[in-house]
Amino acid sequence: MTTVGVLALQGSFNEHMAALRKIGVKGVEVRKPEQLESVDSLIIPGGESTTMAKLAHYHNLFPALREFVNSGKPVWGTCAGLIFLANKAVGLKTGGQELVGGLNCTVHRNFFGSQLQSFETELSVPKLAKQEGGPDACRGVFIRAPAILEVGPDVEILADYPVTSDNLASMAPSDEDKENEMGPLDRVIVAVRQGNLLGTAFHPELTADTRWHSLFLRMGEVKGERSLQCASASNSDDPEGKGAPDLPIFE
Ligand SMILES: NC(=O)CC[C@H](N)C(=O)O
Repeated sequence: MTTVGVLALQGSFNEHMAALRKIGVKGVEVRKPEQLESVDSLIIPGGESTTMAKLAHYHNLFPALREFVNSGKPVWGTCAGLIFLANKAVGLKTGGQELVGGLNCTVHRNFFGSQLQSFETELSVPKLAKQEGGPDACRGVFIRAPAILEVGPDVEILADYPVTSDNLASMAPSDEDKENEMGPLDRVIVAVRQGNLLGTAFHPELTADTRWHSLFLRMGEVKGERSLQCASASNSDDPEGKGAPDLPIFE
């Protein structure tokens, strides 16, 4: 049985552990570099990326995290975790922060503004639905969320989101990264896949929809490791996703 590591320094690692339990998968909290040796894939959760980077540095995790990403094992970054995986991040705190890198994209750390500008929305996710079944949309919980401003040619876009005057209003006037460097954007990217790497700017682990977790597990299956029976079983009694509304859960 596959073992999924969840980086457990800070942020929403408990919620990812709960989502994995729900689909019958063993999650292991990872706090030390050597623990990465015994997991098959890794989730880097949301939280606060600057703080998480300081903790990762303190625990000497960066070299092992980079090695893990380069090994080709699946790694999924949600929100702050997405920032960790990006090759380039803008809108950082003064002094910057260390990144793991590997994902060929530029991320804006707080694109959608402060905690107060957090929001929930329906995202169109036809590629996710095609692979995992269920509806063509998923609930996106954006908490002080980053956004991907541009991606390299090897990156597949799984979801994007329109930039409206509302979310532009949340831009700090001094925020030159969004305006000058990138030019005006009418959409930003909020979910991507590049080979063994998955990145989401929102928090699937805070909803009842387990399809992002099962997609991630499927990425590790290419090597023929695990049957997704338990994951698909959890969706099979509601293949159209018409049952209970997909409200956020905080288990
Ligand atoms: N919910 C989140 O993970 C927020 C991430 C936050 N923007 C950061 O800088 O890390």
